[in-house]
Amino acid sequence: MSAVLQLQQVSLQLGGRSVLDQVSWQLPAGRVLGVVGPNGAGKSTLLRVLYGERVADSGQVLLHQRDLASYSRTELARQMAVVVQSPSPVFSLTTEQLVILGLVPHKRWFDPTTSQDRQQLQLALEKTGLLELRHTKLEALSGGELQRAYIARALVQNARILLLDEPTNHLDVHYQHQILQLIRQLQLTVVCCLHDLNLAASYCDDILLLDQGKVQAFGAVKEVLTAERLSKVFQQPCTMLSHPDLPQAVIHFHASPRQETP
Ligand SMILES: Nc1ncnc2c1ncn2[C@@H]1O[C@H](COP(=O)(O)OP(=O)(O)OP(=O)(O)O)[C@@H](O)[C@H]1O
Repeated sequence: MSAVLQLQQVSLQLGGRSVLDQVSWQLPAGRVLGVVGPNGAGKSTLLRVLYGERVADSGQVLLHQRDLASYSRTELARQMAVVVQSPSPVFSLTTEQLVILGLVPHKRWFDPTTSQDRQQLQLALEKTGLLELRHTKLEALSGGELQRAYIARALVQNARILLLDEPTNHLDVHYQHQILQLIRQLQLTVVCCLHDLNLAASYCDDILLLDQGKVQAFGAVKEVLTAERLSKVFQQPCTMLSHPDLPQAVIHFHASPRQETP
């Protein structure tokens, strides 16, 4: 199957340091890719390169086999929706006003809001549990509610590719699962940075493990997330625990064994 997104030997330096180093991978349509790795591994930078906010020093980013740089802003916004890490409130907008901005790439100036637009808005608010907060100003939302409002905007944008930087940041356990379940059900091509490896293992098809800008592993969840590899990359002892009710092992990091004092 041909790739929707493809990176070929992408490298990027920032502040004189290599932040992405010869990164290559490709993702077919409908796959959910989890990008994981320690702090500073280059996860957010990789996402920025994918939505064109940063341009790689070398290598190529292809969207539907075409150079990403050849897409206009509007073309890109029709193809991909982005939710950045810890989005900030746009002051004086209500939840509903933010979410409806997701329609912008599909409309011309002065196009009226149609009943179909309203339906899409209603559905996105429903799915993200924001119906009751639709008229609330963004600055009055909690961190998790604001995160969900940006996810709702991405849903309204109706793009076939979804890029998410830590979408479960600020969310309570219930909404962490709700949002990731929803993202899976949409059957989109998704690239999602996640710190929680158990969430990544539960909801992603493939995993890209980055460390210091380099690809440590890329592939199916079970192949990438092994105790040995995770212990090494995160420099913390890791054990895979089997659970009677779960198809996959639970990833458990623990304290290093204490040194006995003589
Ligand atoms: N504008 C910049 N100038 C210089 N260095 C930068 C810049 N932006 C990011 N970096 C560096 O690039 C590296 C990768 O940053 P990035 O935010 O992509 O990491 P991350 O994997 O998303 O980290 P985290 O898990 O902490 O969010 C870090 O060492 C960071 O300090």
